[in-house]
Amino acid sequence: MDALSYEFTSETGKEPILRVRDLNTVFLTANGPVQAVNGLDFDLAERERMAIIGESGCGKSVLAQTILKLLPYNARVSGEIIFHNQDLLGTGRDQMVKIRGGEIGLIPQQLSSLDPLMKIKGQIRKAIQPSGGSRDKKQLYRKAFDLLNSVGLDPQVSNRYPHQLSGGMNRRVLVSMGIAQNPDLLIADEPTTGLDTILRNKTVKLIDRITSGRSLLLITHDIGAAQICENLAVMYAGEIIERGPAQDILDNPRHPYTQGLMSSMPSRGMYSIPGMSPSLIQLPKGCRFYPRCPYAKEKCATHHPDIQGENMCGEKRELRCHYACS
Ligand SMILES: Nc1ncnc2c1ncn2[C@@H]1O[C@H](COP(=O)(O)OP(=O)(O)OP(=O)(O)O)[C@@H](O)[C@H]1O
Ligand code: NI
Repeated sequence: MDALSYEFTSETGKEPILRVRDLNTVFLTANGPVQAVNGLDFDLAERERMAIIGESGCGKSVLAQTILKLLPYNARVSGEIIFHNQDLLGTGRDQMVKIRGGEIGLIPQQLSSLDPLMKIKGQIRKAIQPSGGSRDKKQLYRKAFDLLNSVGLDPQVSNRYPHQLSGGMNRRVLVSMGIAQNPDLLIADEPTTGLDTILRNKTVKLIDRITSGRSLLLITHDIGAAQICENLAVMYAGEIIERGPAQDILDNPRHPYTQGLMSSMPSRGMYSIPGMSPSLIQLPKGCRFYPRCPYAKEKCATHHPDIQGENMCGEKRELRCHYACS
């Protein structure tokens, strides 16, 4: 099969492929409830690519795990996740196994997601056909070779174990596994982490190529990588604080946190934001960014801002800030 046959070719639908409403994920811990994801609302259209950026610990991976129902036992979720008109939070385990990988592909954040004791070909085979099944073995391996080809890896790699490959090669293996069943939606969690500049650039191009015409949630610290997406959501302490067209936000960030994040890019001077993200166990009463915000006023300390949009400050933009347009 031609590698290009993995490109997705659905019709653009009017209904969003993914609808998230008032999504909350809390972890019950000995120190108290950790509010990892708070009141998230967004739609992802068919073929839309949206990047999610934000500092470490702001809830990006927990969002991905919540959508895919991969959370540990101490997690409690409320809200609504509608994917292709199916209510994922109400979906049973067996159906979720089919959706995971089949309709929603995941490129996980951790390289340790690869099984160190299994050759790459076995792992890709499992990604193509997770429940075993009777598919012809030769056909499965041919598909695995095609997948490796499509991510720029020599099919010889299939006979190796993960420890015999470089970090960049293992990342590509994970990318190939994420698209193994040609999912409608791909969730890529930090796919460029730990790569040198050359490999990072190659991986960004690869993700761009394999997701053109597909829906993508790209979780990343890499603001450059986020530019392959049309839209961008910025998360801070479990909440979306700014969302809109990626290029507009990169050119003209409105939320003081997004402005700080942009200034911390090497190309923009690497000015880090003073202070630290709040504890997700003891969140500030008012705006969560208030203790670090250079423009904070009295109201910010006492009133938690709602997210407002879609057209804030005369632009296609959602913002969670009392004074973002001033
Ligand atoms: N099982 C768990 N129990 C308790 N807290 C958890 C659990 N899993 C995640 N958390 C907390 O949830 C918060 C969000 O974590 P998450 O992994 O989503 O961050 P992230 O934005 O993906 O960060 P990074 O960029 O470092 O990957 C963190 O404070 C984390 O400690
Ligand atoms: Ni993460």
